[in-house]
Amino acid sequence: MSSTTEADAESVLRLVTPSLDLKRHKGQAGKIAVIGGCREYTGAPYFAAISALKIGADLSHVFCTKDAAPVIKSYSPELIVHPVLEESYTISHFSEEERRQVQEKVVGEVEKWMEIFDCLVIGPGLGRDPFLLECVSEIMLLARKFNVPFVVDGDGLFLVTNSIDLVNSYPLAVLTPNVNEYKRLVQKVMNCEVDEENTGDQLRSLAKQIGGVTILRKGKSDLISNGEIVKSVSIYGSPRRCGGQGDILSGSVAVFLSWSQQLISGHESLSENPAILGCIAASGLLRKAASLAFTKHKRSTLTSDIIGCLGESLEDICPAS
Ligand SMILES: NC(=O)C1=CN([C@@H]2O[C@H](COP(=O)(O)OP(=O)(O)OC[C@H]3O[C@@H](n4cnc5c(N)ncnc54)[C@H](OP(=O)(O)O)[C@@H]3O)[C@@H](O)[C@H]2O)[C@@H](O)CC1
Ligand SMILES: Nc1ncnc2c1ncn2[C@@H]1O[C@H](COP(=O)(O)OP(=O)(O)OP(=O)(O)O)[C@@H](O)[C@H]1O
Ligand SMILES: [Mg+2]
Repeated sequence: MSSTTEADAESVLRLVTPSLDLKRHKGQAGKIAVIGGCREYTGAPYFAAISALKIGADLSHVFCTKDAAPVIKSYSPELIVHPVLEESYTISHFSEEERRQVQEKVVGEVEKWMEIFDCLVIGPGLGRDPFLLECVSEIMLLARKFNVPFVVDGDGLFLVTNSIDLVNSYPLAVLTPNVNEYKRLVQKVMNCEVDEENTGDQLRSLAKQIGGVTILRKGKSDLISNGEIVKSVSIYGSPRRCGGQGDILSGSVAVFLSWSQQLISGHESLSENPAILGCIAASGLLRKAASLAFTKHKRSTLTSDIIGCLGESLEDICPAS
């Protein structure tokens, strides 16, 4: 029997969104890093990183390949872009030893910054190059060492599905699979097919089997579980399914998770799980912004239109003053 309950996303948004206070300094509202962006995909990391800023984070970094960096920089001067990731084709003539050195350098470039980040988003537009994914595995291990939470999406989920130990039993990991990514996770981890009759129970079992990570299963309703509880967010979104909406979500989860962690660490009486709160808040806000963008743009609604509605949607729920 399923015990999925609908979350009150607006109340969660009000709870976790910090008030704007002149005493706060730059960085206190969140420093986010997106690990993603390669030759093929530059939109996805941009959408995730800019969404984090539009919601209210102070700094948003992108760690991407050298080819992707100038493109992503040209979309926005607001983002801090590090052209540090390498794909196999740039090192095809290298010896094993030289490849190992390149990997060390890539991971070292991210390590320099790791301690300052409140949350990483790993995967939007990352691609599936084997050398690049090896480096990203090391970056995940590093994040775990520093206790930095991370959201795994897109090609990050392709990596994790094939190496589940990377996230296993890390309570600060959030996975945000779409329908395809979820199917692959269920097949790999549970060795069965997706059960559409018992979605909540299956999601809870999956999260439990991965050691209590939080999973946000995207779809008509977004379903969220950490292996214990299952919450849904079903408020009306938009009938447009243009690519990139999942990227907005991953950047948003990172911000709300950071804010929830901050809130909970300052209030011992709050026993809520910050990853669950972050997922509920992000899902609620994205769906509200998608609905507003659709009202304005109808069939021509694009991901950038939804990003343009994030601020107005949050303002409606938590006015700045
Ligand atoms: N504007 C942008 O820059 C956007 C970029 N985006 C970025 O796109 C990436 C993929 O995300 P997505 O959502 O298209 O993945 P999904 O629905 O599982 O795949 C659909 C089908 O394609 C296939 N397939 C995918 N990649 C493959 C590969 N490298 N090589 C071979 N096959 C591949 C896949 O096949 P399968 O995995 O089932 O074998 C499935 O059948 C990810 O980095 C995302 O962030 C999006 O966020 C949108 C906006
Ligand atoms: N059938 C649906 N009906 C209503 N909303 C949906 C539906 N499917 C997805 N969504 C909304 O869109 C958001 C993004 O989900 P989607 O499945 O498009 O992710 P994705 O495939 O990873 O996107 P991206 O193109 O960024 O990779 C979800 O959080 C959800 O709120
Ligand atoms: Mg996606």
